[in-house]
Parts: sequence; C-alpha cells; structure tokens
Amino acid sequence: MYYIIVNPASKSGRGAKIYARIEPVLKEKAVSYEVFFSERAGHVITITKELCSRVPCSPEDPLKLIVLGGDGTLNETLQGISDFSCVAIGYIPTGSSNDMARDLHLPKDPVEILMNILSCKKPQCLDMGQVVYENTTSQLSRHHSSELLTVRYFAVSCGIGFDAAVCEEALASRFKNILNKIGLGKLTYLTIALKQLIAARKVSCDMYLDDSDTPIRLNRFLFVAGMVHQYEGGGFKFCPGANYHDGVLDICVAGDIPKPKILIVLPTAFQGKHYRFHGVDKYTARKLRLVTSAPLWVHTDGEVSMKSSSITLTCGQNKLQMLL
Ligand SMILES: Nc1ncnc2c1ncn2[C@@H]1O[C@H](COP(=O)(O)OP(=O)(O)OP(=O)(O)O)[C@@H](O)[C@H]1O
Repeated sequence: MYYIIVNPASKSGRGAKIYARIEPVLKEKAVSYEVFFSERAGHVITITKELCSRVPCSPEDPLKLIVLGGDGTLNETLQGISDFSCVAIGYIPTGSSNDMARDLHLPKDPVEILMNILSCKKPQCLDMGQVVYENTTSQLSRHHSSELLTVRYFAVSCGIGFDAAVCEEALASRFKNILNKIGLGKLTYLTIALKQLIAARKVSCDMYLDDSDTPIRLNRFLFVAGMVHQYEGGGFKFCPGANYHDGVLDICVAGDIPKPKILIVLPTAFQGKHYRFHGVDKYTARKLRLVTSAPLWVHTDGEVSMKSSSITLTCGQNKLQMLL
C-alpha cells in the first residue's frame, strides 16, 4: 500500500498536473494507494503525522509514502515523521527548484520515477540534517505554517542569512506564480536576490565546528549554508562534492565580499567555481553552531518560518530511507 501526498500548488499548479499524469498509471498497474492533497502551508506536516500514527509500520514493513512536490513539500513531510526507521519515501519532484532531484539524478519523466519507486525492493538510506533553533524572535515568515517548530529536519540544506531571506520573500511573492506560469520562474529569484543583496546589513557570525569551543569569527557575512546535497536555490552548486552518505555537512560560507563582487561570484556557483574568490570558504563538520549578532531568517530546504540568532545543525548519517 502506498500513501501519496500531492502538493497541487507546487510550481504554481504543476503538482496537480503531474499527478493527473501518474494517476492513470497507478490505476493501470492496479497499485493499491490512498492519495492526499495538501490544501495550505503546513498541511503536509499534518497529513504525514496522521499517517504515521494511523498506519501500522515497522522497520521490516515501513510506511511507504510517495511525495509529489518540490523540496519544500518533501521538507514538510520530514517534519511529520516520528520514527524514520519505519518510513520509506518515494519522491516525484514537481517544484521549481528540485535541488534534491538534481543531486540524485532522478529521471526527468515523472512516470519513469514512479516506476522506479514501485519496483524498489530496498530503500536507499541518505543522510538527513537537523537544525535546532536555540532562540527565535516573534517575527514570522509571511508564508509560515501553523507548525512553528524549533527543531526541523532538512533533506538538502539549511542556511541562515541572505539565502534564507531570498526564500522568505519568494515564498510570499505573488509574481512567482505569474512568472512560473510563463516559464520565467527563475526571474523571481533573480530580482528578489538583487533586492535582498542591496538590503543586506552588516551582521557578524561566530561559527563553532563540531565540539570546538573556539569559534571561527566572520566579521561580516552574507550567508552560511550547511548542506547534505550539492545544490540549493535551484541549481547553485554551493557544495560541490557533498556526499549524502558520509554523515557530515558540507558548509558553504559567503563571508565578507563587497556587494558588487557578489554579482560576479554568485553566477560562478552554478558550476561550483565560487571558492576561487576571496571571502568564500568551505568547511565540513558533523555539527555546526552559528551565533549571529542579529536575528536572521533561517531556511530548511527553502522553507522559512522564523528568525534566529543561534542555531545548531547536525547530520544524521543514512537516516532518511528513500525509494529510488
Ligand atoms: N495547497 C497549497 N497551497 C499553497 N501552498 C501550499 C499548498 N500545499 C503546500 N503548500 C506550501 O507549498 C510550499 C512547498 O512548495 P514546494 O517547495 O514543494 O514547491 P515550489 O515552491 O514550487 O518549489 P521550490 O521550493 O522547489 O521552488 C510549502 O511552503 C507548503 O507549505
């Protein structure tokens, strides 16, 4: 039995269209399934929680979920899971960014992905991140769900600063829908990124790697992202070579770079060539604590709910079971 969760709103309605393509295949193959459509922000968390408590499952016979949505929908699914050893997830990307799918080299055709999920005998275990918000502010994201979690899992990446600020504005953008419909969705991110870059204030950050008590001090920074996979933000290869089985986070630090220079550095990140520039650094760690001089937006897989000035990221090795 498969439990299918569809975000019909992903990529401004593409989720619903892709589900309409795969449903006849499920019927033709006589697959037993139950389908759920998310109706609002945060609803995927509720659906998943309800399934985890209702459907008997065990490590030997896991609950099989198929998620149709973007990275954000997959992220909400993770927040609803109580025991990861009892759940296996098949993922059909229908979002705008699809950074997880890009790194996993999933086929482009959703029907082909579905067939792979249905024929998968043994789930593949991938690393999964977790962020703990050590403090928060009362300022909530314009697109926040009712589930304000101070511990969140992430499948792809978690970032603080500029990258999260761009996500926060994009999630609330009305233009995103219009531009997505005419195939210019990336333009939304580009314009928002420019606006956020101009608005970015000077904030410092102390980075503590693993159990070190001595911080790496960034007097000024744009963003820090802890990544399980190589890409975030719709194809920026911020952590080339990130390995989703090694139990460590690859960390991209965009530090003290003059704003005009960022316009040169950022495009090179599509190829993962940004580390040649002064001010961009890479680290690896199992644990990363970040303390900033002002509260900033934090994202997990592009989802933003609250600001924080103190977060700790960890990596759970091979914790996430995927039907690939
Ligand atoms: N029915 C719905 N209507 C509006 N928003 C929804 C609905 N269901 C889920 N959501 C919200 O959609 C967001 C997830 O979107 P997702 O990331 O999957 O797709 P996307 O935004 O098109 O893609 P990407 O993040 O890859 O750009 C989450 O913030 C979730 O709360």
